[in-house]
Order: sequence, then structure tokens, then C-alpha cells
Amino acid sequence: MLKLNELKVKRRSAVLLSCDQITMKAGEIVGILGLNGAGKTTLIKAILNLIQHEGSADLDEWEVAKHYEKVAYISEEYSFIPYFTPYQYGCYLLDYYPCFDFDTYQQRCSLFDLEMDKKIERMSRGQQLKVEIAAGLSQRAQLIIMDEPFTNLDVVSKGIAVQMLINSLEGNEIVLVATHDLDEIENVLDRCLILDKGVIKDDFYVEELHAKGASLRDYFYDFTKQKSNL
Ligand SMILES: Nc1ncnc2c1ncn2[C@@H]1O[C@H](COP(=O)(O)OP(=O)(O)OP(=O)(O)O)[C@@H](O)[C@H]1O
Repeated sequence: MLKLNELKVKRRSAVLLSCDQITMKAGEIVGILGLNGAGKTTLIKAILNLIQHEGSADLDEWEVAKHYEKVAYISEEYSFIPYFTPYQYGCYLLDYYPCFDFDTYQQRCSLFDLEMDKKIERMSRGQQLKVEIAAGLSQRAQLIIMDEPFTNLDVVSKGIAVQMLINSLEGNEIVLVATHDLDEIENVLDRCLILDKGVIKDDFYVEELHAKGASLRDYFYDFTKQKSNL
């Protein structure tokens, strides 16, 4: 279980994030959605203790920040070592993460058509993101946090990445995905947190939305309309 306890991020006089207590159950895939500047990355960085914040994020009663070996963080703020090749990066992760599945990582790199012996710094941004996705999803982490994991991927690779995410799950992981790629992720998400100006404005199960005959795109259209009072 992931429990967020009153997370708050302040910068000078501005409050960038202010969350009440939220709990996510093992096995839930949760979308963190919101318009540009809504606070998605701020929320993720507060959970990961990458920025100064109040409150805490606990994974099964343990602070997330004290158990990075249980957490995979996939974002465009890459964690690979640029002068490594994907092969060398995999060896490094194998040393660091006790459960890292090197064989599956290699298969995933191959699915993405990545060259295992090319320096990551010489790859395109999309290819670098693929290395991050292949690596993060091979960590066998309990908590997988993805910040805009599909944005720089081509249309074919987005589909491969979504399928890779689904295939990588054993069922008990908690997955948080911040994304604007609603169509790609809609059928993968169990639950959505809707952020606006650093506050969670809505929290619902996608099933409930679908039961009303609506899609995430419809939801956001209405949400934006209400915001701008059109
Ligand atoms: N270091 C900082 N200092 C001051 N304000 C910041 C800082 N980082 C982010 N912000 C502000 O916090 C708010 C939330 O930013 P954040 O990056 O979390 O949004 P986001 O929902 O991830 O947006 P996007 O969809 O555009 O990536 C924005 O208004 C942004 O300007």
C-alpha cells in the first residue's frame, strides 16, 4: 500500500502542491492527470523525496525515500549513465537492484530495436527514453513511477511501451503514471487522480467513468470547459 500523508510543496510564498491523505492499494495502476503546470511532476518528486516538501510518502509503512531499491522511476530526467552502453547500464543496475531481471531487460531493449553496444549519450531522446523504460520495467519494483513516459516516443513505440508496462506487472505493484497521452493509457489505468493548481480535484476509478459512457478525453473536455467557464 502507498500512503501519501499531507504532502505539501512550497516555494517562497507559493504553494505548488497541497495534498490530503491518499492511499493506493497494491495492484493499482493510477494515472496522475492534469493540464500543464497542474503539479504532476511536483507530486511525483515529493513522493520520491527529490524536492523539499512537507508530509511523507510511505510504501507499506516504510518511507519511499528509504527504499529506492523497491522503486522504479522512469522519466525524461534520465537516470542512466550517459557514457554507458545499454549493456553496461544493465550490468550496473544488476549490481544495484537485487531483483533486476537482466535477460528481460535485454529482450525489452531488443523489442525497442536498441543497440546494446552503442553509448546511450549518442542515442536520440526517444531511444534514451526507451532505455529508461526497458530498465525501469525490468527492476521488479514494488512501486513504479512514470513521468511522461510516452511523450517522446513515436506512435509504434508508444504501443510497445504500453504493452511492455502491462507485461511487466506481476499484479501487486503500484504504478503511478503522469501523462497527457490519455488515449494510450486509458484502458490500462484503474484509477485517476486529477490535479489542478497543485490540488487533487478528483479521484475516481476509470470503470466508473466508462460505466457512464464517457472517456478520459470527454472528462478532460468537460474539466477544461468548467475551468474556463465556456
Ligand atoms: N523550482 C520551482 N520553483 C518555482 N515554481 C516551480 C518550480 N518547479 C515547478 N514550479 C511550478 O509548479 C507548478 C507545477 O509544475 P509541475 O512541473 O509539477 O507541473 P506538471 O503538471 O508536471 O506540468 P506539465 O504537464 O507541463 O509537465 C507550475 O506552476 C510550475 O511553474
